[in-house]
Amino acid sequence: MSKGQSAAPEKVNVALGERAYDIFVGPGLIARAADYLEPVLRRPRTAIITDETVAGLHLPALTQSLDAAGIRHAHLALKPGEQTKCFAELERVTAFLLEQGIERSDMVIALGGGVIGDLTGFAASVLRRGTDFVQIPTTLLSQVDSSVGGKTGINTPHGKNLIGAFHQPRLVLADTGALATLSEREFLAGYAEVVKYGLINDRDFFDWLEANLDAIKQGDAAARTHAIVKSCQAKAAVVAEDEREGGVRALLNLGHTFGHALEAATSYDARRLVHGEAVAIGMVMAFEFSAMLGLCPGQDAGRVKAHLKRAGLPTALGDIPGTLPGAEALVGLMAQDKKVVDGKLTFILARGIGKSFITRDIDTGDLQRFLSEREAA
Ligand SMILES: NC(=O)c1ccc[n+]([C@@H]2O[C@H](COP(=O)([O-])OP(=O)(O)OC[C@H]3O[C@@H](n4cnc5c(N)ncnc54)[C@H](O)[C@@H]3O)[C@@H](O)[C@H]2O)c1
Ligand SMILES: O=C(O)C(=O)C[C@@H](O)[C@H](O)[C@H](O)COP(=O)(O)O
Ligand SMILES: [Zn+2]
Repeated sequence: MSKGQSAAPEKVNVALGERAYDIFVGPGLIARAADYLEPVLRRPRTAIITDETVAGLHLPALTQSLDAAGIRHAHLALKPGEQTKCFAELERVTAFLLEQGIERSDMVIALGGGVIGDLTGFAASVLRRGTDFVQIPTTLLSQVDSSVGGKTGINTPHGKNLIGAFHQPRLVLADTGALATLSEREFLAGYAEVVKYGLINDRDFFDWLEANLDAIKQGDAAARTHAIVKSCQAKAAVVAEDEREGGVRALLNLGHTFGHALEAATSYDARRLVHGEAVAIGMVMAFEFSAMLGLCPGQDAGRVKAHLKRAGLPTALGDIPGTLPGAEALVGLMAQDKKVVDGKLTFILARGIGKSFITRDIDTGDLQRFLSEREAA
């Protein structure tokens, strides 16, 4: 394997027995992708699913690397955006893969953000009842979260990610150089999921993020790599313990019960709200709700909101452009959450920063009151 003069990337392993895989994090990985792919390819051919924006920016580096290694490839570039995570595009992707003659032993590559990763991973999971895939995440969000852990799927009019499968990738290549072309808004959306790991169970990491926010935003390579590697390690540890969300993995859903309802309420329209922004608002709500119930010090809830606000993220319902449905309708949307058991909502609440926990012990009246107060604010 020839990796030229570049420094070795960081490596995080997702310890899942026979389905274990490595996440590599570092600059220039797309241009050297073939070096990492060759050990997992069974024959020298692949199909790449990407979106039109990413295709224009990062596909040439990938195809040049594949060409140099004699790996045949075809690609399909989809419209960018959350609305692409749907049945119609799933049909398009699977039809493309079949037309290309992708066999069960072949490898499919997802090159792009979480939308492409989730959709491609799901397509791979059903293609010929299960085909291997590799994640090459190009957004901060996909590098710290969606490319890791094997949750794949699409949205439906009923709600977020309601159709999908657990299907682990064989390899993740997180090229930190790809972040240079990302818009500030999309970078910050990914930052919300980074903050999530501190809020779940790592107060020291949250302290570090508070101290290093400016360096991360300004593109300091060491600070960004540290934040990405810490996030991948945190996610890998949870996934290794509870791959299919029977228990502790639900903690990774901090902010998402509120957030997914807001995404559905805004019709997955990126002009109004993107996933990471919904999670930022959702995490503030989870902390404020915890504080309202007397579970969490108000000071911690304030600190969470202040940090996300300083980062430049939306933190309240009023930050979402346009009108939102009322509290009752939002609770209705939350009822579609996959964590619902016997019709009861499951929430990730917190006793403080780094002290999140899972609970079903939530009174709908308290929730309605909490949401109505936020609506009015
Ligand atoms: N599977 C999981 O565990 C998991 C975890 C978190 C989020 N998600 C899902 O991920 C999705 C959000 O992912 P996302 O935030 O990456 O959104 P995305 O995939 O829509 O990408 C955001 C935008 O950035 C553009 N883009 C991507 N890479 C770029 C680059 N390097 N330079 C310039 N532009 C680039 C895309 O074209 C798109 O317009 C949501 O659907 C969410 O539900 C899944
Ligand atoms: O990997 C997980 O588990 C997560 O919950 C990560 C979340 O950031 C991600 O948005 C996930 O897709 C949400 O999962 P869902 O099961 O609520 O759809
Ligand atoms: Zn998320």
